[in-house]
Amino acid sequence: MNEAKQSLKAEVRKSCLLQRAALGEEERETKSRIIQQKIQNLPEFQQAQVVMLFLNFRDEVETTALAEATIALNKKLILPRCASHGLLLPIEVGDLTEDIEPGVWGIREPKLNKGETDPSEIDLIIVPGAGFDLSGDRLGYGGGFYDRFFMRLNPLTPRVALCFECQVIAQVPVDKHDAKMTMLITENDVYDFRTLGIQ
Ligand SMILES: Nc1nc2c(c(=O)[nH]1)N(C=O)[C@@H](CNc1ccc(C(=O)N[C@@H](CCC(=O)O)C(=O)O)cc1)CN2
Ligand SMILES: Nc1ncnc2c1ncn2[C@@H]1O[C@H](COP(=O)(O)OP(=O)(O)OP(=O)(O)O)[C@@H](O)[C@H]1O
Repeated sequence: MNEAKQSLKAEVRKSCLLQRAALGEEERETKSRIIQQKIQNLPEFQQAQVVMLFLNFRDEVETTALAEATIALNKKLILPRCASHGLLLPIEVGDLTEDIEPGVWGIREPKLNKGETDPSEIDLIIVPGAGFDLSGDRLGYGGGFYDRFFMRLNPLTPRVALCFECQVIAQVPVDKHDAKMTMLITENDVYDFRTLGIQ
């Protein structure tokens, strides 16, 4: 990857994460509750049988209640586990205490016992990120995990990103390998990039 682009990404990432870190604990909880509810209201969520989610770490949008709701609705919950070479393993989780262990970076990750799910079975993927813009571009943490993983999904599977409104910026720096999001959900809005004619 182009070095100037990489350092620009690092700079923008740092600024987005600072904005996010500036939210107070209570504010983060309130906004996270709103965001998790907005997802549950989406027809894309209601119709999905197999949902890939992430469990929040550091000061990300909280997703534990959404994970619990997904299981309670009898949907198949898939969570990512980091493996070597930037690979993300999609693993089914039936119980949020039994089937989870702390992984790399302290992220709550699925234990390996259940084995990998075929990525083409995933009906909806909910995606974390450091920063987003309103043309559907996403900036991650720099591991390239999600960009590699998107290539294994059915191209029609909606990619729904979550972030706080303060992480939405004018323009995310992108590379050729960066995939566009289908929707972005913040505490303020549901941005659907399909209706905006971008996807
Ligand atoms: N909750 C959650 N789970 C997730 C992700 C995520 O963004 N959120 N990921 C999304 O991809 C993957 C983990 N990706 C990560 C990538 C980098 C770092 C990290 O800590 N990097 C170092 C060094 C970065 C650098 O070299 O610049 C750091 O930030 O200190 C952590 C997680 C898979 N699971
Ligand atoms: N589809 C891909 N195939 C091969 N390498 C990739 C792919 N996607 C990303 N990479 C590599 O991964 C590294 C990180 O990419 P990038 O900075 O876009 O990550 P990111 O989108 O911020 O992170 P993440 O997806 O983990 O949240 C780069 O070196 C990039 O070249």
